[in-house]
Amino acid sequence: MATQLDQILARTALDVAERKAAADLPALERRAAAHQPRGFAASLKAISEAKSHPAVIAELKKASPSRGVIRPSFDPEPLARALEAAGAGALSVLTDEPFFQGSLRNLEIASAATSIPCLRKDFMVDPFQVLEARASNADAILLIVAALTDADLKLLSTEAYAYGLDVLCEVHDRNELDRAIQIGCQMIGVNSRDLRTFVMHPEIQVELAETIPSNVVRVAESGIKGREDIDRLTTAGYDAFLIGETLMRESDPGATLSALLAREAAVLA
Ligand SMILES: O=P(O)(O)OC[C@@H](O)[C@@H](O)c1c[nH]c2ccccc12
Repeated sequence: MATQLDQILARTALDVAERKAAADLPALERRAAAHQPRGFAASLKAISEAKSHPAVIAELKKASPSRGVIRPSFDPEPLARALEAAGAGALSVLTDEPFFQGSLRNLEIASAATSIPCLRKDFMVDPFQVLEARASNADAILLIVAALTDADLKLLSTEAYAYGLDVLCEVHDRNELDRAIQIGCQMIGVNSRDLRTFVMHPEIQVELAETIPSNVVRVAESGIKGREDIDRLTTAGYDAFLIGETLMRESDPGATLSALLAREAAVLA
């Protein structure tokens, strides 16, 4: 039976083929050349090593297939500014349209409005999407190990590095983690949500943490609700924390992020 992830990938392949066929490649290349990538992995590593507050990747996500519409009124520019001002180390911007109501335009706007590095959060299956990512001001892309063969992981990461973009490889089990390590990913994200079923498995993050090499930027993804989660995952060995829904559901995501980052939050919690 086709999993949730299979259905998303099938739709993505069709949409990418359509955009690719209609694309003005020289114009995209010019836009890509106009964006100077800001080191995504290096920024997170520096924040994590400074130890003054956690390195948070704040995610701009209007909706998701598992949660429905999360933030009905969604304006990427003020959102991105507020999250940067609150201390986000980086942004993750959903660009998938059919399932997450995101867009490349949102990425372009969020990145232009801030000076922190931005991740294109999407289902990357074709090198064309890497060009699109940089042309829309991305500094990094996501590669989902469950969605790709080793050959495609290699191809897409090589393409990303050629465009000066960093790569976050997402895994959900030990086998995927082994593949990500084998391929030499510079950042590995352990997603506690299984994208095949959308079921959460929070224990997987702690289970896999110690096997991630320490030269890799270790990112915990999904289901992070409060400072207790960040502190627990820091103890487990994570360098950075990707947080979407907890911020996007709040009327003032900046204030929520500030509170999460303040040391007092942990003491009061
Ligand atoms: O909203 P949350 O539970 O904080 O999760 C954020 C992020 O991890 C999640 O949106 C995500 C993780 N991997 C993905 C792959 C595609 C789309 C979305 C995702």
